[in-house]
Amino acid sequence: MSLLPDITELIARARADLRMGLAVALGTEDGSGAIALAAETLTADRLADLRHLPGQPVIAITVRRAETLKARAYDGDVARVMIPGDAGLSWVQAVADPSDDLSTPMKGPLQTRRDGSAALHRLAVTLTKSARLLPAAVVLPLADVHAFAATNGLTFIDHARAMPHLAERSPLHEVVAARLPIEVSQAGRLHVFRPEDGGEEHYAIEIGRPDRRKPVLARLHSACFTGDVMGSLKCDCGPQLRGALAQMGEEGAGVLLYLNQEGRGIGLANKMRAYFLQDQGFDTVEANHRLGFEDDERDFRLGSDILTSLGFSSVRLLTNNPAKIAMMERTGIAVTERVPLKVGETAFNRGYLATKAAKSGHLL
Ligand SMILES: Nc1nc2c(ncn2[C@@H]2O[C@H](COP(=O)(O)OP(=O)(O)OP(=O)(O)O)[C@@H](O)[C@H]2O)c(=O)[nH]1
Ligand SMILES: [Zn+2]
Repeated sequence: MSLLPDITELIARARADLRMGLAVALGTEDGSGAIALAAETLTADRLADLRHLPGQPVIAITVRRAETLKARAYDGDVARVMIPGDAGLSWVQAVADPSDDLSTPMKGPLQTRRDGSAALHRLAVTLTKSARLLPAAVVLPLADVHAFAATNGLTFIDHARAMPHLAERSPLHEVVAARLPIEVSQAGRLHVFRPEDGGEEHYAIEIGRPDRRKPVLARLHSACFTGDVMGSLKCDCGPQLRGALAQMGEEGAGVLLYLNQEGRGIGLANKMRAYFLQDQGFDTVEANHRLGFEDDERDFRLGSDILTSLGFSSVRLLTNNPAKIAMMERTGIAVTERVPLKVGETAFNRGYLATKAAKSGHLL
């Protein structure tokens, strides 16, 4: 029946549930099931409720976080850490959140599980990541998870249907476009794109009327609230944004994609957690790893989707990031030229720029 939510809609609902601190129910085809709660939004009451159910809850974390905690990961990209019987909410949160790693290190060694399947744990961690929360979930196996979900009004996510879906990007559709005169050009036009999965909208600003038959001067800009809006000196995003628009204004044509992938795809709250770690001496990449994220969680395929839907097939790309060029080429957008964008070096972002060059292969 068409009024029933499909897997896309159920996942969107699960993301919202996890962000609010609700449990979601997870199940596999072979009948095994579990309930999962995001470690970040877990409350003491809900942890106590979990303990009244049969079974042993674990906290599922990424292998990145496990490395920092020196916990053995037997499940590839995730690890299942056993929660001791006397552990309270602060113990669970300390496994998930690295803020206090240095001041109050975890008393180890942490015990991790190696028996059974980690499939539902992986699904739970993936869901917390896609909800832009810390990538960690408390997972409790349950025998009749369907019935439990129905009785307790929980969203049910089927593993086999969800996993391929979470790996794919959602189709984007243009919602609206309208004229937007801006400082660098009166001939600006803003397009808004919305994904089908209830996720973030992304924008494209077109300057002038670029010829679709020729390579267009283009920039894929990832949202940076701190740099773009607040004028942060810790990164180079603000000057890059304004520099790219200025160049498009001078040339009279261009397209800037503003992708809402704040903090390289980890969200603003997690980026601020990374900044807190950077103030303790870790660089950008180390901070992401300690939080449990990869160096860069963005999906640049979004950029080629938007360019294609606007009718562009080749670009002169304003970037220093070779990953953006490689992804454009792989997804059918020809990069005829890389236009360097070196602006905005400050005393505060020198280390950040050096780490980009040393660890992320950025071109100078
Ligand atoms: N996680 C994390 N994200 C950061 C940090 N500093 C800046 N960012 C984010 O990094 C992204 C920078 O994106 P872009 O402007 O596309 O830059 P880039 O990938 O370095 O590539 P080019 O600028 O094209 O060379 C933005 O989403 C920022 O919010 C940080 O210390 N940690
Ligand atoms: Zn920035």
